[in-house]
Amino acid sequence: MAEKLHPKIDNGLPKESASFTGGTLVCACTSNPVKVKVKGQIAHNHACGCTKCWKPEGALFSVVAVAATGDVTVAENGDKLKVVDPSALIQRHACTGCGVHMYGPVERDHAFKGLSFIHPERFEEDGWSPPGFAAFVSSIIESGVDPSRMDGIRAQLKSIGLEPYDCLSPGLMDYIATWTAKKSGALPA
Ligand SMILES: N[C@@H](CCC(=O)N[C@@H](CSCO)C(=O)NCC(=O)O)C(=O)O
Ligand SMILES: [Zn+2]
Ligand SMILES: [Zn+2]
Repeated sequence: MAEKLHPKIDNGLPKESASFTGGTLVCACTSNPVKVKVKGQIAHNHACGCTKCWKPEGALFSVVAVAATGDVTVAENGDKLKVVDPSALIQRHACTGCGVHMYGPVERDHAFKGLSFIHPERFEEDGWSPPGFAAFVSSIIESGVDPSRMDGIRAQLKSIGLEPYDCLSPGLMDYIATWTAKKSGALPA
């Protein structure tokens, strides 16, 4: 039986549109929803199996991407937002009404500093760049998935074109390692 990976990927990946120039993320509250505006196309969209990213009800994975923090602005009902874990690298701002994570800036000295993690499925608009890989796949076990299901889940991810990784993609891991090596002096800055 097919696993419920995420509603936006279970029936085929969403289509990117060249005319998508950003949009408005809306939380799930039926009254006074939080609205966050994002300027421009998103980057590095991926399915994430980690326990920290917000997932819709019944989904094994989140769908999460980044935008430049300077392109992200809270437009409405920002008073409902609260940081989930102030000690985390990603400062996930969740709606206290419905639990949806609206944006998560990285402010610490890190390769991702200046980027904000967002969940594009919350866009009112279509046309955002679809997920390109699956990250932290083994982490779904930490949420209670029986390890015996992992072969099937990895095969299902591959069949929809999302290569499964147990950390981030090789490109992003190389990017982080390069940043770290330049910081330590192991590579020239
Ligand atoms: N096994 C852990 C992994 C958590 C984790 O490291 N998550 C990643 C990916 S989040 C989006 O790609 C991460 O970078 N986290 C930083 C943070 O959460 O601040 C688990 O499942 O909890
Ligand atoms: Zn809400
Ligand atoms: Zn995650």
